[in-house]
Amino acid sequence: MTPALEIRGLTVRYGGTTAVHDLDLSIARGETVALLGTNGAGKSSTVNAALGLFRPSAGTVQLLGREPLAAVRSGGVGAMLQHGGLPSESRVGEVLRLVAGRYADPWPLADLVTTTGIDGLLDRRTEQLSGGQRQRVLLALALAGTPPLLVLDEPTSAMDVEGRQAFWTTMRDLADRGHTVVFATHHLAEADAVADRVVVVDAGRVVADGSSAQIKSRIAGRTVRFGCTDRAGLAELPGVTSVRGSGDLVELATTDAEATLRALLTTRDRLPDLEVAGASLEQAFLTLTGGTK
Ligand SMILES: Nc1ncnc2c1ncn2[C@@H]1O[C@H](COP(=O)(O)OP(=O)(O)OP(=O)(O)O)[C@@H](O)[C@H]1O
Repeated sequence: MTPALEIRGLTVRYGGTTAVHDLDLSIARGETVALLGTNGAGKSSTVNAALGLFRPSAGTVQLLGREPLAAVRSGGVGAMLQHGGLPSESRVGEVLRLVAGRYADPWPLADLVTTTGIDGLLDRRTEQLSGGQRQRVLLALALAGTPPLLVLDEPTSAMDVEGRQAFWTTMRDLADRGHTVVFATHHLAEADAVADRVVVVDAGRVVADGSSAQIKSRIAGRTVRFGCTDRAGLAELPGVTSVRGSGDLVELATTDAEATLRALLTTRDRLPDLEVAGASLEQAFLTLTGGTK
């Protein structure tokens, strides 16, 4: 079967700025993939070019084996963009019915409304929606044609915690039903919890691609935390690569937690609140993108 999304050699330039450099990305049908990156990493440029919203400076994109615009027009792709708009002076229900009416196989309206949590909003005028409500309505519009591929650019940025949880439950249900979900996000916890594959983009290039466990394992070390006010000598302990922390809590990044702990125990009587943890996706992300952690 052709991939859901196939990007080859994508380069996006805006005047003198190269936002995406020769990027390759292939996403199989049924995958749930998070595109993770800092502000300006090139996520939106990649997503927008993939959807055929502009012609890239170089490279090719295929969605479901077709040219992007043909795939979008056929109803195969549902998209939720960062600056997606809703027609003004319309009611949510009207817009939804209008869009659903364009598709041969629309998502049954009552189920769509429940799935996206927009019960009670159908009679609301679009300009009266809160940011989070708007995002839910935009999701309902993206899903209206029952698209096999969903492309979402920071879909939960305006949602509260409860809204986010409901949203990701919906996404997991869709993935279970075989839909492909590709989403750009800054929320590492969401990528960790929802995506079965995480693609880290930095300065327009893919710097890591794998399950969140694989990406975390690229940060070979562990973190040793404990309560401590005297940090003298900690940076020289075996295995320690950095010493951080705030207040009375210190956090040592180490490539050899056992050696670090042995040395600590010979020099200190007490290690209150001791914790040893694997790298978080956030640490991996910051390391991969040249962050400071
Ligand atoms: N229309 C534009 N004109 C000029 N430069 C742009 C334009 N859109 C994006 N850029 C630049 O391209 C780079 C990549 O931007 P892009 O929006 O793709 O990143 P992003 O990863 O989606 O960021 P964010 O997380 O902040 O949305 C940035 O340096 C940005 O300033």
